Amino acid sequence: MPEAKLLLVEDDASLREALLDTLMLAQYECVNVASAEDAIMALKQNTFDMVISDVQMPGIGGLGLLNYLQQHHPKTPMLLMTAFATIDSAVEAIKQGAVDYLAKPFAPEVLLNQVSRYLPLNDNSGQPVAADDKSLALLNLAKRVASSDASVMIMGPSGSGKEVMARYIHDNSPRHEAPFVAINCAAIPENMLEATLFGYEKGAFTGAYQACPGKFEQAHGGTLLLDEISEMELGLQAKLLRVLQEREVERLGGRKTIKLDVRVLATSNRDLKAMATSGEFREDLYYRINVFPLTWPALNQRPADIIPLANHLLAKHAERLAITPVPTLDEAATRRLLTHRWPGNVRELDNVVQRALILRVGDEISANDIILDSADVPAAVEPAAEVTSAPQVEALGSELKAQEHVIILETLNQCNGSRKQVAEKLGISARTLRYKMAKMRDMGIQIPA
Ligand SMILES: Nc1ncnc2c1ncn2[C@@H]1O[C@H](COP(=O)(O)OP(=O)(O)OP(=O)(O)O)[C@@H](O)[C@H]1O
Repeated sequence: MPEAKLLLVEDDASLREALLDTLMLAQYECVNVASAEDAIMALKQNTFDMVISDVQMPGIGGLGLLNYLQQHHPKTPMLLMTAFATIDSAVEAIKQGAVDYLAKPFAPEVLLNQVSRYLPLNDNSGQPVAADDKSLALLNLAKRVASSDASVMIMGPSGSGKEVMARYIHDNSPRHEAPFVAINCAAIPENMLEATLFGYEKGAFTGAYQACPGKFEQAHGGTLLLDEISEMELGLQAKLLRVLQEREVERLGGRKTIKLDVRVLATSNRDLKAMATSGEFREDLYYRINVFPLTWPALNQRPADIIPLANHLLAKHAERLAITPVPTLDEAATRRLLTHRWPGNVRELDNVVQRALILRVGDEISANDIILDSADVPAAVEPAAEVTSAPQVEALGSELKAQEHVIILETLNQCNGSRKQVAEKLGISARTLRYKMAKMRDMGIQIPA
């Protein structure tokens, strides 16, 4: 699931830092500023999926920012944070178009739950692109399974299109007019996943001034995608199994049960069967969600998809960047794409296409514009080519990320590649390490086996 980019606006420096930690730990990309005026500058330079802002700030404040957002970015949701005493102004702001408010102080669970609740879904709703016989047969099968209410387990290597497949199943199911809700079990810190899935009642934690439905309730009548389900810890797996068996959920801090009508889809890029055998994944849960397994082959196993996918991604990004006409691939570029191994699958192809659009001269993409991994990127087009006049904090964020990548690579070296030892040495869970390494791979960083 591609991560979302958030803009955090808070004038209290220590609170801002704490909020930033919570959001970044949950793998959101986050730019933070101290005033509504700085937020407007940031909004002129970047696009954001959501704005989270304090209401009371010197200058034009949160309400002025809301006004600006309504005029210039009406589709970007804004979540407000307010001191309990000034809730009236937050309620007023909701009337003006803010999606919701958080009353301070609030626990990290409350923030993450609200963010995931209002964040617009990735636009994976288009028809999956497929031309290879293997892919066409798989989509045909998926369409047939879609019409039933069976749980589907979608497997395949990272970046192969599992989420696209989940969306396709929902869109072709009788539930297609009801919500499609996705949650990435790897991206949400373990202690917050439960509240996010099952919701909570007023008073369940600090700052839970209002009850919040979980993902299950949000998906009522529709489909819930549990992305990277292998990363859910065993205790929560037991609770999930109970919800699936009893078809009802109880919010954290609540006493009443809520009836559910939700179809569950799950994805994994790990061998869940082997995990069930070794005791890392509950066997009973495995059988419950694995009613119908579907597996995307790696991209290099379905070569006839490569060029249609590249053309689709070219058109998609050209439209976003207002490039017309859509550039075409010349013969040598096509050959280069067809002969690559694509360890990062479609996501890697997506990155290559985006780079090619930056590098190309004129309406054609040549072999020189196809940069296949980070080592090939000429210095002149390293990330600096992106809009960089954003606040210094963003530079610090990427600097910290780069340092983190170096530390992980060095520790992998010291531990001769043992993931277990690396996680122990760095004081993070094996699950967090796996997630971070997957993100590094997506960025084109080569991880030693
Ligand atoms: N068949 C397809 N047609 C169109 N776009 C695709 C297709 N397959 C993948 N993509 C695009 O490639 C990217 C990666 O796909 P997706 O997120 O579905 O992969 P994934 O297997 O769920 O990855 P991960 O295991 O890392 O979560 C997305 O931007 C998606 O839109």
